[in-house]
Amino acid sequence: MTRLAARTDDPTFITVPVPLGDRAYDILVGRGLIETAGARIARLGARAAAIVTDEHVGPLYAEALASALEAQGLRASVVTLPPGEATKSYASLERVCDAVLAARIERGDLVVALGGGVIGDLAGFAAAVVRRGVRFVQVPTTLLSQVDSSVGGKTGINSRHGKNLVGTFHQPSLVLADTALLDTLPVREMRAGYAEVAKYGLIDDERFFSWCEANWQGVFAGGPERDEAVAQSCRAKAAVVVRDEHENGDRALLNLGHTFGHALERITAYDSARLVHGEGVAIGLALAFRFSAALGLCPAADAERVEAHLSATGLPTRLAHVPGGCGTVDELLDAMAQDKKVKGGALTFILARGIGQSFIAPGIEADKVRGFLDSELNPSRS
Ligand SMILES: NC(=O)c1ccc[n+]([C@@H]2O[C@H](COP(=O)([O-])OP(=O)(O)OC[C@H]3O[C@@H](n4cnc5c(N)ncnc54)[C@H](O)[C@@H]3O)[C@@H](O)[C@H]2O)c1
Ligand SMILES: O=C(O)C(=O)C[C@@H](O)[C@H](O)[C@H](O)COP(=O)(O)O
Ligand SMILES: [Zn+2]
Repeated sequence: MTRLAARTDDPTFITVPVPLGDRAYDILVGRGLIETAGARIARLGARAAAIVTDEHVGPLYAEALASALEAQGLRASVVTLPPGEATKSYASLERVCDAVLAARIERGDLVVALGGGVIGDLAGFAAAVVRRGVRFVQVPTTLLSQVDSSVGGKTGINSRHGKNLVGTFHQPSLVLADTALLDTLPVREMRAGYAEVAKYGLIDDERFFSWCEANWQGVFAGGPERDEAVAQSCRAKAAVVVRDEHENGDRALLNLGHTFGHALERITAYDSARLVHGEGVAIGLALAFRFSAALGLCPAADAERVEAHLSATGLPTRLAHVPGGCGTVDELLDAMAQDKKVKGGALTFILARGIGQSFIAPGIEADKVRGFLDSELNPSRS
């Protein structure tokens, strides 16, 4: 991945620019950034801000953010939703749109997503459709949302037919990733977010994957490695998004592990108690490498190295690790058939020739996938 240079005009924090023409914005990363959020958001020139958050994050951070915005002369309101993947729903979308309209948010005003990827995707989608588009700011509070979902403008909700099937592209105006907010994040959610960090190394940066193998404990513990992992992940994602904002080509690489992962999320009924997105991605990453090895594309040793690293952090890597079961081969194939990368009825996978050597593989025959899933579900038969 090409690296975007970090700017150093505010040496306290790392700035990663996302140069998308008239939709360009900055991602700021660092400990303590939230204390400057009121002033930074106020600089966008809005008169009012509707903060969207969830019941875990709201009590920790929403009041302070609302007060900071009010101190800058903005009218602030807060809408709080239940936590978890089930909140990315039509019903929540209606709730958020109603709250934003009730708060009289005008086109020049702001929606502020304060939370993880669930809140970011939902609030971003509401911002995209209310009054046919109001601006929004991402204040991501999970590792996953800081390294992935707050960047790049994919917004949306889930459908009973599949993950993120109703949505649009709507870029934020600013992303403020305060890595100190992750100090309150449960370890299960740290691990889930870490799957998306490792993903960037697996896509096209073997050196970053090796760095992850050596430094993941520092990322979890909140050392300087955490800021470095968040900033490097944002640089990697921003570079892809700038090349291919609307996923006509290369951006699909960011979907490594997701064809399997999204199918597992649908099969587990978006029940965060059973499986969260990052866990589905971890299993999906391990499967994508084992599938690549089974097809003779990738050394088996690389697939083993991927699994060893994800397992070392405590992430699941096998279909058998899905609590309550992962369904049958037919159920998995049925769920994968709704993947957004499907073309002419055929599945597209992101496969790999090795660590850091992923590629887009369209037209994968269902029989090959069936054979692979069968061997994963029934290892004794293969
Ligand atoms: N738009 C994109 O490009 C993109 C990229 C990756 C993932 N996603 C989406 O992101 C979602 C997953 O996001 P997530 O992993 O952040 O999950 P999440 O939003 O459900 O947050 C995980 C949990 O952590 C809690 N939490 C959040 N911040 C906290 C904090 N600082 N302290 C304590 N608790 C906190 C939340 O309340 C929730 O219970 C999925 O829906 C996925 O599809 C979108
Ligand atoms: O930003 C992207 O592009 C990604 O694919 C990032 C993924 O980690 C993320 O889960 C995304 O929401 C998946 O997109 P989808 O288009 O497959 O729903
Ligand atoms: Zn993802």
